[in-house]
Amino acid sequence: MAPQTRKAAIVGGNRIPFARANSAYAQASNQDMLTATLDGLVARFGLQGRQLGEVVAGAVLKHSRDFNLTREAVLGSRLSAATPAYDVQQACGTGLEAAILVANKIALGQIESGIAGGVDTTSDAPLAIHDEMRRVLIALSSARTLRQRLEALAGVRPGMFVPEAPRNAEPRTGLSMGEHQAITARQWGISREDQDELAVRSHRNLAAAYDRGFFDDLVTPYLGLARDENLRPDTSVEKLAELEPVFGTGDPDATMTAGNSTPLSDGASAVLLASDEWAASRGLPVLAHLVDAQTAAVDHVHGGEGLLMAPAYAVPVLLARNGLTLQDFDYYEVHEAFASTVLATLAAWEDPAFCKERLGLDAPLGAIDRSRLNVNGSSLAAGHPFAATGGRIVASLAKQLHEAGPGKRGLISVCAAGGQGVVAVLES
Ligand SMILES: CC(=O)CC(=O)SCCNC(=O)CCNC(=O)[C@H](O)C(C)(C)COP(=O)(O)OP(=O)(O)OC[C@H]1O[C@@H](n2cnc3c(N)ncnc32)[C@H](O)[C@@H]1OP(=O)(O)O
Repeated sequence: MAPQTRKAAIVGGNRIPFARANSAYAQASNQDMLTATLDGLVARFGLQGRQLGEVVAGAVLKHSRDFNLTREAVLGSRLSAATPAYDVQQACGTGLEAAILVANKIALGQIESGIAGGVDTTSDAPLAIHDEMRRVLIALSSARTLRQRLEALAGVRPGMFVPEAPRNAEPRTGLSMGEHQAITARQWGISREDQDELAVRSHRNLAAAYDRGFFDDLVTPYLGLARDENLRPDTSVEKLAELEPVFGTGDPDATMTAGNSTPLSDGASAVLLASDEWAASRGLPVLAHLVDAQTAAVDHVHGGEGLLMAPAYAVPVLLARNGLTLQDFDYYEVHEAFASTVLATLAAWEDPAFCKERLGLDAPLGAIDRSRLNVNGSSLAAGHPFAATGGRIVASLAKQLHEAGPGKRGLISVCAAGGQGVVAVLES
């Protein structure tokens, strides 16, 4: 018998303000931030002591001791300890992927409620000991005699004391996300002016959303921060124009700066999903439903495709399955990994050759109404604690759709390291 499905409701979200790396949350761990974020959601929706179907979250940068970070965060929170919890990892798509997993289980009737989230800290990044030193220590721990111990220690060299830090780089190319994106920006001819304009709009939209109280029930102050630390309401195209390029600097016309790239950030987010019945029986709101989702991957190693271009491939699959066009949305949330990531994705959808040759479409997907893009700000202004970004976007878009009224539709597009992308449709 085919499983009966239903659409998962998004009840609400919570996040802590995002901090810049090595700043307000420098002393906080992933577990601290995720636990605080869960507890904010628990308080908001009266979930103290409640057993939920599942909590699914993750972090891109994790200490080895955090083998199931999400479960530990649940145990540290005021949710019932009988709530199952586990980690997922899909780079910057983690938070959205977690929401999709929870939504799918709700859709299949396997659970009635769940929380999806994500957390990351670049301040408390895990350092690993040198690989050869690790082997020495393993040999030492299994040595039985003094001679075996001395033999193991004889292999130690000074260079082995240098720790290995996680690199913001692709394992198969050695290039950072920014260097990869600089190649894409050049391929698509994305101008510095357009990138800076998009960045300024992100700051203005985020500041305006805070000012109108949009985040009052989405963001809980934490460790002295009430708003995202990276937010600069007074930034301008003129100020951004003064910044030196930081990626692709081998090119005299390099365009990517600290102002049109996301900063390294710390933070956490969580979203409460449920069946309509579960929400109604507790008198809780339904902001929107998660209607459908899609992932895609591109070959950024040998295939000549941009590392962060996979959402461009995922969206047409999602549109076709749902009988929609790219213009059938009231709001678009395209994660601003870099301003040029957003602009290259939009350019790809407008480009007849790309849509025909790469996406196999008869006609381009076309342009979107850019006044409907990232209307409450996005990662360039808020910051981008990798795994936390998806939850920020799902909660903000659901609330935006709810405010706009019934029957509104939003598209989420999140690029991820490894040449992957996660996209989803929400409807109020
Ligand atoms: C991971 C996935 O799966 C997918 C993805 O999302 S990919 C994206 C992943 N994220 C990244 O790769 C992070 C990329 N960012 C970085 O590496 C760093 O933030 C960076 C190299 C871009 C900049 O680092 P930095 O130099 O420490 O930045 P920062 O000191 O904040 O800014 C440099 C200058 O620009 C200025 N500036 C930055 N933003 C500004 C703004 N909006 N307005 C005005 N000035 C600004 C700062 O004030 C600073 O000026 P001073 O030197 O005079 O103080």
